[in-house]
Amino acid sequence: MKELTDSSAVLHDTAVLRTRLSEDGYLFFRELLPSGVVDDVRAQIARILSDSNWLAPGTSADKLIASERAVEEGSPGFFGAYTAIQSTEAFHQLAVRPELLGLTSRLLGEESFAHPAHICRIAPPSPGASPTPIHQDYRFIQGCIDTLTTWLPLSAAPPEIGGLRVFAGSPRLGVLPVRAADGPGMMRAEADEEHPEWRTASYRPGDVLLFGSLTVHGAMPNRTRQLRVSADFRYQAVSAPMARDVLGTGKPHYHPDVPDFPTLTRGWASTTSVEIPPGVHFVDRFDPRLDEVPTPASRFFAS
Ligand SMILES: O=C(O)CCC(=O)C(=O)O
Ligand SMILES: [Fe+2]
Repeated sequence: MKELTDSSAVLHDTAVLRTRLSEDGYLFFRELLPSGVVDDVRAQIARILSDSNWLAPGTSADKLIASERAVEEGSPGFFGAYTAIQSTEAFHQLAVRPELLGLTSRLLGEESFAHPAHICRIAPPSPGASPTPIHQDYRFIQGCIDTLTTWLPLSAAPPEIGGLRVFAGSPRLGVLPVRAADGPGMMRAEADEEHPEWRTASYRPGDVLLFGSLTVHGAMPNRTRQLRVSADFRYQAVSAPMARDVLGTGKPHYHPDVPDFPTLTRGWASTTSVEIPPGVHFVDRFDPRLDEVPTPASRFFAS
């Protein structure tokens, strides 16, 4: 598979970044975040995984070798460990790092904020667990088309551990039809899995992959014995609409299997990392499996 293009050298050139994002559908930055900050979050998550017996007995927390108890997200046995991860303040603070808010604000051309549903992925080895099928985030996130996703490896992710791959140029395909599939999200976009423009990298903590809501992407199978740990966050302009959740707005990922923020944030120093700024307006959700979803106009992608 082709390599992702590293845009670190043009990090401060917003015009070049916008052009790359519209043409390729993604931006990749090596070491955008201090690796020490990411390592600290991983250490806190590793502690939770160890205390939940998700790590093989006798292996070090660094290696994250999976035990039999490590399960795919959403399965029975998942929510104890995941709730503890979701109550980890340092994990949520990653999402509102100035490097990420600054980058997304520059790209959007106005102030951005992070959706509070910050996602942590703990991907067990395949074939026991299925990798995230290829998809476009727009069907899941909705609201406005110009929502940007960042994907961050929290542990080293060489291709064999099944990190993210993106289909460069795919935003020009518009909102694609979907079929039911196994793995996180449970639906697969109708796109060419073998296209030569699929790209990935051997990721390291501190690296950041950013993409648009129409960019087709998915995870690769985890062919190691280790857990793959990563984070994904969503950013939008304060002036743009956000999709209302069925049970309210700005809830945690997997709420209500994961308790709401008043419980998760007990004892935190600050809850601003999980708050939606005042003035954001909300729109209803559509059924994400609908065949015909019109492609709204984007400030980045002409369709
Ligand atoms: O990490 C994964 O397996 C899926 C991530 C993803 O789909 C995303 O970041 O939008
Ligand atoms: Fe996604």
